[in-house]
Amino acid sequence: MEMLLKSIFDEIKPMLGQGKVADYIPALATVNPYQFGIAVCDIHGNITHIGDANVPFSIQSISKVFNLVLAINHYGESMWDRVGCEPSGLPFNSLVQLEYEQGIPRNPFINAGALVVSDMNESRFASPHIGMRDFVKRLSCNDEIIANRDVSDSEFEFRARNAAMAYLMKAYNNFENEVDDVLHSYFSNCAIEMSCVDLARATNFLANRGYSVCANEQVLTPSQNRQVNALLATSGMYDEAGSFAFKVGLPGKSGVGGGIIAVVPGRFSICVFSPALNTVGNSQLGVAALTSLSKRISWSVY
Ligand SMILES: NC(=O)CC[C@H](N)C(=O)O
Repeated sequence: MEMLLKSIFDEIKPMLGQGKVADYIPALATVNPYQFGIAVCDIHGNITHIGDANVPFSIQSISKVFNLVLAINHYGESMWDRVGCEPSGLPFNSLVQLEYEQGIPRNPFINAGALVVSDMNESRFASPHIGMRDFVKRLSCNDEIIANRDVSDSEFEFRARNAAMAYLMKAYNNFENEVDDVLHSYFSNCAIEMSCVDLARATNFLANRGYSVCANEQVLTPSQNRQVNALLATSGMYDEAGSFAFKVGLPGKSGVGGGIIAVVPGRFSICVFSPALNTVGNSQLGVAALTSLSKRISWSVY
């Protein structure tokens, strides 16, 4: 595995500088784009990593996975009345489908869907962002994880688009709490900072039938775990989900902080990080690294 990661690192290094760091969140615009790391965690919890794999970065939309798991734990099947499980084929922050489909977002990984899921967690947790932080600390065996206040404040200041989605859903009776309260929790979750090593550990349950070795905890039942992996495979990469399935063939989730997690069911969880993004908002080098990884060893689930 070490040799494999090293040869991917050598292949990707010359591409550093391609893509563009997310600048619609001002606090993320200053991140150094010349960073690249990979961590792979096997189902016994052993980690192999290379490059900037211990550098904490903004997990952004990868938080939607943990957010969803917390909601599934509290609501079970009933949550699917309020959010769908179809790919959207549209950008993560698109509003257009939401009105056509009467305020029921297509899936929990587009922003509208994650906001409904955050609304559910807002109704169940006294302090949802603390519940979330405790959860990722347990799953990654790292007590030092924090949320970056500058990033969440910056996102709250420029919240208009996410607020518009939430209000539209409120108009359709699919939003229970105050919009600004839910946005605070949602942005605080997106602003959590974790490294590739932390995220490979924290998402390892997805590769291990819902069981987290680190936390020594059954996080999801095996059948719920299969459902989450199916959603990741169909919707985790937004409007690049199809070509990611085609090129990489693994359930995956990206964030505009430049991280991507991917799951090799029954074997490994992977996290790659490189902050410069392609045009759909996924890490340019992250997708390239996972494509190369999957090409070299046939990890595709298809
Ligand atoms: N794709 C992402 O990572 C987007 C998350 C970001 N916090 C937003 O709401 O716009």
